[in-house]
Amino acid sequence: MFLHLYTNNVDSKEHLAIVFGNDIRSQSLDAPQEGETQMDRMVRGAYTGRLFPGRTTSGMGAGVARGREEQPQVTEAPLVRIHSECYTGETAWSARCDCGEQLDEAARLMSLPGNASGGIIIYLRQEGRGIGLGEKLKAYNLQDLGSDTVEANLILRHPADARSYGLATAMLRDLGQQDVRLLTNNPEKIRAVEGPNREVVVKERVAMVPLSWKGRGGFRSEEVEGYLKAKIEKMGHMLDMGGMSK
Ligand SMILES: Nc1nc2c(ncn2[C@@H]2O[C@H](COP(=O)(O)OP(=O)(O)OP(=O)(O)O)[C@@H](O)[C@H]2O)c(=O)[nH]1
Repeated sequence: MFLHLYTNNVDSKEHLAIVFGNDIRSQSLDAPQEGETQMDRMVRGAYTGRLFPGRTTSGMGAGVARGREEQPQVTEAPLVRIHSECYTGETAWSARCDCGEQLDEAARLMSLPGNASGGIIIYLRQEGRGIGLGEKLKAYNLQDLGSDTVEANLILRHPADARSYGLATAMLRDLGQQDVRLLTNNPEKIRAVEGPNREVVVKERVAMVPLSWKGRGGFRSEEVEGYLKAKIEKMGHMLDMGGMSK
């Protein structure tokens, strides 16, 4: 498993890839940099296998456990989750959305022993569906005043969803992936990440069903149900409303 932080020339933010398994590598991370030592490479994350006290080389050599060569050949596309930043959901476990739960569940599925193809969480810094935290908090107040999540964005003169996924497409290509199994219910996310020339191909969509709908923990709240209802009814999310409280 490794983490790789991407900078870019589209926005001033750092976007993160969390990579599960030993077979997925990043071209930009692994590329040699002029004048760097083996220690430099290990410190900046350009190594294979695991670090341990006394390791002297970033590549696979004697004494470096679990190399690529020892892994079974993987033929299935990796699981991918494209996650958008949600400060309230991930840090405060706000009852208004299921973002924290989705991030945890994606990581859990990717690290299951039966998942030989590994996984990638692309963590995009697109807080509040791209409108930013301050505007999302205003949207919350509008929701308390009776609007749903889409209406609240529109009242604030934002699009219903202001996100883009070009950076996710580029990150997946850097990670050597064309075919992916995408964890999402959002049809727009699938279209957008594939890119105009299908640089990435969603071979399979894997549904993200709220854990509480499956009787596997999670939480229920009036707000989160309203949030999911607006996604289904207004944004075409592929979720069966039958799972909601009656
Ligand atoms: N504007 C706005 N953004 C919200 C609200 N609640 C959560 N978000 C943001 O919605 C984003 C989470 O969306 P995702 O988890 O990617 O979900 P999705 O694209 O809708 O669909 P899935 O992939 O099916 O989960 C994060 O950026 C959250 O900050 C809200 O009430 N208003």
